Amino acid sequence: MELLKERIRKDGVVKEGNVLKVDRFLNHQMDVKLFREIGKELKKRFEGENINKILTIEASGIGIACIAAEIFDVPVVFAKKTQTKNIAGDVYTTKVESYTHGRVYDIIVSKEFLGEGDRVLLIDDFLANGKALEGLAKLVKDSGAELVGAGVVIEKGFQPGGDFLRKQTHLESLAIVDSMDEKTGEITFRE
Ligand SMILES: O=P(O)(O)OC[C@H]1O[C@H](OP(=O)(O)OP(=O)(O)O)[C@H](O)[C@@H]1O
Ligand SMILES: O=c1[nH]c(=O)c2nc[nH]c2[nH]1
Repeated sequence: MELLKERIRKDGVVKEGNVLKVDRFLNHQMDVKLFREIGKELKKRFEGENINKILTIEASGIGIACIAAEIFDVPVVFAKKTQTKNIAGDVYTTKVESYTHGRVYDIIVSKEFLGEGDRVLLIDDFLANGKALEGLAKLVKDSGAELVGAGVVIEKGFQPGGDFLRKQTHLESLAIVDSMDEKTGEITFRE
């Protein structure tokens, strides 16, 4: 998606530890107009798939998933990283190692919001090692819902998540970074 790549070139900052900082528009300050274009592009790429639910994971997936959900006209559910008193009853749960927090979370989704008959699209801001999407895919499987695919804003193609996920489901990444150099700031995208 050219508009997105242009924005990454303009506002993305390459940090140490294979981190691409895009918090000027994607996962801290959020450019909702850009999110709308991303949502429309995802809708096109999953046309005809009869998706009836979007699933994401807190925190950074939520903004983009909400805008996409409005365009798909379906509800959006986010997996929580911490158990809270206001989740009543049974939950689906699995472990996910967070890329930027450097710790493992027990992620949870209430059984009330995911189950048989659901055709689920996963959405997230980043795909790196694939742990977040792998965890979400497990919750979908455990619930008896059908995993239709995954839509990702930025995939770091030099990390293993993308190859792993493509073997399991229909993955659409709107910008795939093939390499990035923290010294020069240069970012190369897959064509
Ligand atoms: O493919 P992976 O290696 O799983 O990396 C991608 C995940 O990493 C980030 O979450 P993180 O928990 O780091 O931060 P957040 O709380 O801001 O979402 C991002 O939002 C994705 O969910
Ligand atoms: O802002 C971010 N930049 C990254 O490079 C990344 N990888 C996983 N999650 C990420 N979030």
